[in-house]
Amino acid sequence: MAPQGSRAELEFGGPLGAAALLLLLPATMFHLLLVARSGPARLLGPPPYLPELEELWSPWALLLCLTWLGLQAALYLLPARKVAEGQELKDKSRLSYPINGNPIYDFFLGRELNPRICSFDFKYFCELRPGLIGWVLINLALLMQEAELRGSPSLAMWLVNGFQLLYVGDALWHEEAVLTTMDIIHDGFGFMLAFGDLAWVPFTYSLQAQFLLYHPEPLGLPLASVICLINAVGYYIFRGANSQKNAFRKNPSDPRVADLETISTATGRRLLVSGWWGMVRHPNYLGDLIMALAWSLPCGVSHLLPYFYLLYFTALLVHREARDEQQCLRKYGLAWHAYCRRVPYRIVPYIY
Ligand SMILES: NC(=O)C1=CN([C@@H]2O[C@H](COP(=O)(O)OP(=O)(O)OC[C@H]3O[C@@H](n4cnc5c(N)ncnc54)[C@H](OP(=O)(O)O)[C@@H]3O)[C@@H](O)[C@H]2O)C=CC1
Ligand SMILES: CC(C)CCC[C@@H](C)[C@H]1CC=C2C3=C(CC[C@@]21C)[C@@]1(C)CC[C@H](O)C(C)(C)[C@@H]1CC3
Repeated sequence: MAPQGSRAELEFGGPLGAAALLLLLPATMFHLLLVARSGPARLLGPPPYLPELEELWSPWALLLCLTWLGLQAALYLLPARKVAEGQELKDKSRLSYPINGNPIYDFFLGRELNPRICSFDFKYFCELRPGLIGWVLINLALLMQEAELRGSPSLAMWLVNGFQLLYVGDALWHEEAVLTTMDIIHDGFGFMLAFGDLAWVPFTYSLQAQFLLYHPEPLGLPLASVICLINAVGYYIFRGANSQKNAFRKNPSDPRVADLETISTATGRRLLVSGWWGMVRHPNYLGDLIMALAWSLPCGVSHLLPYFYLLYFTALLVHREARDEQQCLRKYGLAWHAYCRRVPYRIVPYIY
């Protein structure tokens, strides 16, 4: 296994890719927010206007952000909580800190894997609470603003709020499962996760609700029911696949997974080859993508903007799947090849 610091294979296009993303991500976020508020809401092309510098700076907004983070940090530090044991980290034996001359890359991906002060784990804290709960609060504020503006929230706004509340509620309910994600085990805590968790998630994941406030979309009950069904199917696959793997990793003899077919690997860990994980190699991504579609559909089909999340998320998951594939190949070698032969499709059966 390559040590964390050796950087033999650089990801995200190396320092150049990281430098481009450092500029592109904040610019994209601002662009999307400006476009969502403009009449034509045109995703492609220049932003409708550029705000004055004073518009971008407000001591109250800064105070609000700091208070929000402070409140979340205080709740996180409450002594009455369950303490869960994490997965074995990539750098299980010892840490090494070579100086490698790639400051931009390191700034983007992070040098420290799990920075902590005492028991306060910055990455774990940021991954879930402030951004995800912030996303729900922004959605709720937009719903209330719509009620103020038009007398009551629209059905489309209710659906978007409900679906995304379910997603965030699910993440918080299954909080312990975050410990097995590549963000915690493999990625450092750099710009990507800090900006991703604290800014990108609350502000771009709430784009559909932002769009609906400025571009009301009439939605009839029959179509709303179909969209609910799509979200339910997505959630069923997402939750089923994640729970199956988590139960199996925790205890392979758990009666819920004991009957599933598996293959052994040289590491002693086994891989599921039936059930959800026998359908495609990333069934949880498939469910997540179906839900992403259901979150955009209430906004109609007149604009591309509400589908930004679906497009971004498809790219993110295709890239993430490729990264996970590399890591699994390194971990499991021949056994991973055997799994790929047995389950040839990555995310969408018979397509990809
Ligand atoms: N909304 C969002 O913005 C995002 C959401 N997500 C969601 O987060 C969730 C977690 O995703 P992610 O962290 O990428 O990874 P996964 O939960 O898909 O975990 C991948 C790991 O699972 C294990 N694994 C793979 N195949 C098998 C198998 N057949 N049997 C048993 N174990 C297997 C391997 O680790 P090992 O063998 O070491 O256990 C592999 O590294 C997903 O539902 C995804 O959709 C992810 C990114 C962004
Ligand atoms: C800014 C970049 C373009 C991308 C940054 C990526 C991050 C926003 C995402 C990387 C993995 C994530 C996960 C979730 C949220 C988005 C980020 C941080 C997650 C917490 C969402 C809720 C899910 O139930 C989950 C499985 C807990 C997710 C874990 C991965």
